[in-house]
Amino acid sequence: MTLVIRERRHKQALSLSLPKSPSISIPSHSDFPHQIHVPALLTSPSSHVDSSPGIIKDLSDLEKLSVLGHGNGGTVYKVYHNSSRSFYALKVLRLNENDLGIRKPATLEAEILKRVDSPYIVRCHAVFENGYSNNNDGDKGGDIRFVMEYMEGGSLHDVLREHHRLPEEVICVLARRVLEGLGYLHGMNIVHRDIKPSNLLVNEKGEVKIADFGVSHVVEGRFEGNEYDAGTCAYMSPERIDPERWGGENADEFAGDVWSMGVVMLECLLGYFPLIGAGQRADWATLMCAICFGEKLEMPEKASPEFQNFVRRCLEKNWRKRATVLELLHHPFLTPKFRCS
Ligand SMILES: Nc1ncnc2c1ncn2[C@@H]1O[C@H](COP(=O)(O)OP(=O)(O)OP(=O)(O)O)[C@@H](O)[C@H]1O
Repeated sequence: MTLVIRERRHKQALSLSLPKSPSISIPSHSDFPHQIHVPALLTSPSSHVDSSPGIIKDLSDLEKLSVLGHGNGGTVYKVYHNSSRSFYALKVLRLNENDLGIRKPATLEAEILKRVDSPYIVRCHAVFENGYSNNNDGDKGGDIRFVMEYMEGGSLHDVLREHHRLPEEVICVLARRVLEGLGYLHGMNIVHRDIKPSNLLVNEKGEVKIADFGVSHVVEGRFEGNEYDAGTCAYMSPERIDPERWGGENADEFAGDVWSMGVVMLECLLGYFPLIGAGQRADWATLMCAICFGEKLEMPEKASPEFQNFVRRCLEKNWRKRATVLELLHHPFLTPKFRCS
């Protein structure tokens, strides 16, 4: 069953048209021979994406179909909800009484997900927490389960693996959606802290949404200096990696999300992680040097001046000089020239 589903997921590709809201569209650009396809929704005629909130009352109503992916401390399943005849993604995070590193973020992730409601954020329909219980080995364990909007196209990481790199016209749409999502989150004092390709998911319409609030937090005061180990260090800003040198103690945490987004956008154009040389080992020391001390930003010669400036404004090492989300939303890169508005 799982194999059949996976096969269909890859074979039934749907060419993306340009819907009213910004989404990944297909430019007919000779430089970029690959069209971007997003796997179609499994075509049971009656299947649809549920739009009514609070419809999932019980986990036993969900039928597990396949594994969509694994993350830090958990697994994401594709599930089917019989009564609404809809597909969802079920994220199961293991909780262990001894594992404070998982429990605290998982609970916080649930709190954040309950608060957010935006077309630019992957929607959470329900959260179920199973308390600790003794198993046969005497260990205590439990889990927390998030019933999420199912994003048929997988993650931007999957898209990049398949298409290698994306044209500016597509990156522009992507950037606008991520910025709208960040603007919404920051407006609620939520900083994501882990913007990276595997946390940007694509639906069947080609719309990109922000997911995974596992290391996010609500800003209540100043930067909490001992938290710079949360998130994926490759996409972390200099002030999070080396707060002493880059003024991290007083940093505006929202600026860290802008940095991460800039890294992702450049990666989309180049087709590989942009801050270290191709083939270079991405260990902590190499990344740290590249992020905190690297002087030269590899920019493709063919990149438009608008794109180059956009990325440079995101990847400004000094967070005080870095562009804000608002500034970037008005940046010339996000203009009709790129079919972005
Ligand atoms: N709502 C969803 N719809 C479809 N696929 C999803 C959904 N959520 C997650 N996935 C898939 O499951 C994978 C694992 O997601 P998860 O959020 O657990 O971890 P991650 O972001 O990949 O890694 P990490 O936990 O290290 O940040 C994702 O990369 C994606 O491919």
